[in-house]
Parts: sequence; structure tokens; C-alpha cells
Amino acid sequence: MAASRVRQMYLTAKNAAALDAELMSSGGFSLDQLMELAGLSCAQAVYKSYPPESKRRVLVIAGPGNNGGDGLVAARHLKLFGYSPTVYYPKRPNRDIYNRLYAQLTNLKISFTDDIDTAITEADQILDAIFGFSFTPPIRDPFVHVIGLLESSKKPVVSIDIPSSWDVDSGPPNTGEIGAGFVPNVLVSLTAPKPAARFFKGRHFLGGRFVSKELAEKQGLSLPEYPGVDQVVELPAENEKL
Ligand SMILES: NC(=O)C1=CN([C@@H]2O[C@H](COP(=O)(O)OP(=O)(O)OC[C@H]3O[C@@H](n4cnc5c(N)ncnc54)[C@H](O)[C@@H]3O)[C@@H](O)[C@H]2O)[C@H](O)CC1
Ligand SMILES: [K+]
Repeated sequence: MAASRVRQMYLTAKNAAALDAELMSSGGFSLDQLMELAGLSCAQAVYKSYPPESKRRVLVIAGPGNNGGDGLVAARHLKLFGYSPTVYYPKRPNRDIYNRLYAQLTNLKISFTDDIDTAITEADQILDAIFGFSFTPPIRDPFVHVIGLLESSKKPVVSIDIPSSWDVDSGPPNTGEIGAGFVPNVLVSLTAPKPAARFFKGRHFLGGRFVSKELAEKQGLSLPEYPGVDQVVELPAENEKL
């Protein structure tokens, strides 16, 4: 009898990128679809963590890649859920998908800001959509300044896929490096948690409900069931897994 492969929950940076590519090739998904589901998951996780009655002013900090795109999608859903999102998007690549998301947000009268210092001061909470699984340290400007502000701010932060500035596979930066003091309150892992999530102690959701049982099996992934129609499932805290 063939030995069965041990299935685990974590996806390295390399495997996350490969799975993403597979979803968009043999999986038949378009990037727009995946990003829409990813961003909707993140908006739902924000809603479950900080309902709009208490923390309405959400600052979405969007980076230059698809993590930033997830943040733009989330901003649109957050507006529809009753929040007042503002977006800081300092590096906007001229790509069709991002241009369309930008148009959707401006049509909903979601404001964009260039003043990150004031925006953080005025926000009730922050959605960190700066970097995801393609981040490679060390961090470059203007995000060095932004991460520094997030380190010193006491505002609650929800991070998409990884806490930005953390290495996807090895976790938080070393003491003294940029981001060493950046500890978000909530993490929304997409598809599957990345190894850095092992170091995360706050509320942890899984989103990106687009992997079939067969594909999970093929990838050696063990993923939890999503409840009902939810786009997120809450995972046990790291210390509860011990
Ligand atoms: N299947 C899924 O789970 C899906 C996840 N999605 C999201 O996409 C990101 C990964 O997106 P990608 O475009 O590959 O990369 P990033 O957004 O992580 O960032 C790339 C971007 O950042 C720049 N960059 C990299 N390192 C640095 C640095 N040290 N300093 C400054 N800038 C840096 C790089 O040049 C690029 O411009 C994944 O995490 C999910 O959030 C998809 O939306 C859907 C499918
Ligand atoms: K992030």
C-alpha cells in the first residue's frame, strides 16, 4: 500500500505563488475573481473583528502588488458594509486591474490620501494591504516610513496574508530592524497560512475560499471547513494549538 502523504496547513512563499498560478491555469480562475474573493474575505474579517458601530474609519494602506489589490477590493466592500474607508496608495502601477479597482472606489466616493501621518492619526483602525507572499526584505521606501508609523501607532491593525515587513517564511524581523515592533491585532491568511503566521498571536482568520478538496489534497494541504456562507473561518490562536 502506498504511504499517504502528511498534510499540513502552511504554504511557503514559493508554494503559495505556485498554487496561485495553478488556480489561474488549470483551475480556470481569473485574477479578478481570486482578488474579489480574497478582498471580500478580508472585509468580512474586519467586520467580525471590529464591527462598524465601534471602528468606522478604516485606513486601507495598499501596496504595489496584488496584496494591495486585495486591499482595494476590501475597501469597496467595507464601504458597502457601513464603514468610512480612506485609502493610502502611494505606488500605483498602471495596470488594467488596478485602474478598474481605482475607478470603482472613486465612483463610491472613497477618498484617497497622500498624507499617511495624518491618515493614521485620524483612523479608528488600519487594514494592512502593503505586502503579501511576494515580499522580500529589506523593505524599501516609502514603506519604511509607513511601517515605522504602524509600529508606534496604537491603532488596531488587520493584516492581509502576512504582517507587512515580516518575512513570509521566517517571520518577524530581528530586533532593531524595520518592522520588528510591528504586531498586528488580526491576520487574514489567504488560501492557507504562510509559515510566518506561526509567530502571530492575535485573532487569525483564513479566507480565500477558492481551493477545492481535490486541489488541497494534491498540494498536501489540510484546510478547515468554512462555516455556511462565510468567506472566512477563524483559526485557533497559536497558543491554543500547543
Ligand atoms: N491565491 C491567493 O492566495 C491569492 C492571493 N492574492 C494576493 O496576492 C498577494 C501576492 O501578490 P503579489 O502581487 O505576488 O505580491 P505582493 O503584493 O506581495 O507584493 C509585490 C510588490 O511588492 C514589491 N516589493 C517586494 N518586496 C519589496 C520590498 N522589500 N520593499 C518594497 N517593495 C517591495 C514588489 O516590487 C511588487 O511590486 C498575496 O499575498 C495575496 O494577498 C491575490 O489577490 C489573489 C489570489
Ligand atoms: K499585508
